[in-house]
Amino acid sequence: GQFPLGVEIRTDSCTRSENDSLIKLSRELSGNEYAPETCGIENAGKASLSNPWTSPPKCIPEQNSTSTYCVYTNDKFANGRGISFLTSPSIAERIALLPAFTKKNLYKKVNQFDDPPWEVKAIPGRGKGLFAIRTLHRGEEIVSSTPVGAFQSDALMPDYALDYIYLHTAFIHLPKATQQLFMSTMAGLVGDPIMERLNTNAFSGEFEGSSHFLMYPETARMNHDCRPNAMYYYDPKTLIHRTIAARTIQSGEEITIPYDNILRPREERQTSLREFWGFSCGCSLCSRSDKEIEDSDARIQEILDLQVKLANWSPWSSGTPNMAEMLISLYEEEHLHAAKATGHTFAALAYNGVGNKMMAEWHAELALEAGMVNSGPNDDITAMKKLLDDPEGHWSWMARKAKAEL
Ligand SMILES: C[S@@+](CC[C@H](N)C(=O)[O-])C[C@H]1O[C@@H](n2cnc3c(N)ncnc32)[C@H](O)[C@@H]1O
Repeated sequence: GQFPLGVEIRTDSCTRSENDSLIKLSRELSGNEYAPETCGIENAGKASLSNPWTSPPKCIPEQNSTSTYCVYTNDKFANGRGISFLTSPSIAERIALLPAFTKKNLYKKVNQFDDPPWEVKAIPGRGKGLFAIRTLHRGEEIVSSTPVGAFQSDALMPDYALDYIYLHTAFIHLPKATQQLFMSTMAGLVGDPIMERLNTNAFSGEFEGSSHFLMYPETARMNHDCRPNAMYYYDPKTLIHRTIAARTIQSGEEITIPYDNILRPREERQTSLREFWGFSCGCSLCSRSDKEIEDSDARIQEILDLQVKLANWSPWSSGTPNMAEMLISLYEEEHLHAAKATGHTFAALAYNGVGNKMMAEWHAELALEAGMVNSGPNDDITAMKKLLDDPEGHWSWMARKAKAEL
């Protein structure tokens, strides 16, 4: 999984299957469309509010597993882009009630790729990537799209050969143009072609607390960088995934996102990317000199220590506004643009904690602005709004000063 800054947004790695013979078998089987059993709703082709599926759900016959997983497709979703799920019936029922399926006109401004501010180009050793074709300003939207597929991770575990048939059913039910888009994404040469594309490209998300792999083909074209210039967030109600410029991106520059927790020393980042993503990271930071890496690793350690101290509000808490200011400087030195909101949130709380209302409000405003740019509406933003509404009524007010005076 992926936690770029130890916070919740993440892309995913999916465990690569070790069992080559099963992958081969599945691949052979997947040449033909199997006719999996139809279950549940019978009115195929007639999507409605309570039943948005345009194909009859097809369910994996239960064998040793106690769970049922089925394929659900709406091939008209998001103005004809289509979407397929491989998930359990109870989750599909909840998904059908999401605004994504019950509200009209949500997708007028998403999946617009006629005139994007980027182009796809090949990069030696990294396949392809997205490159800005004009200056992109901080906060500007780069890609906003709906997933073409969402696959419950547990559904892909118990029996690879059988599960892959359903994965292929989910794929085949998508409109032809969407199938082509799916297949245009990068994949390893061995293994099941659909599963491999999920392994290489899927983002992780949750429905009803269950992990799913979500396929956003255009966004998946972006390569990883340990100091990315773009960030993304995902709205679980509309399923829209947005990638936003985290700083000014010059024309000609590659647009990059984080796949993994980037607040770790190089060795750890590289091991994780190798083990979970299967590639050796050749990003801007990882390719620096040993001395530069050593300095960067030391700053990262300092950042981690400060974050722990500032997040501690126990009676033994030692966080101070100075530490928060230092943290913000270190984020800047490390080019961690996406951490701006986190830094100002820590600072707002730290200042409020010692009763410095003016500085608390100033940082809360900055945290709000940066938070909206990088991650859209979220819990941190709600917390900062609360602090701004009534600093003295906020839980953090004088919380550290009171202790210091005890
Ligand atoms: C989601 S895809 C990114 C787009 C891909 N390059 C393409 O051509 O479509 C992920 C794959 O891109 C390559 N990749 C992404 N970031 C990389 C990096 N920092 N260093 C080396 N390879 C990278 C790896 O092969 C990885 O498995």
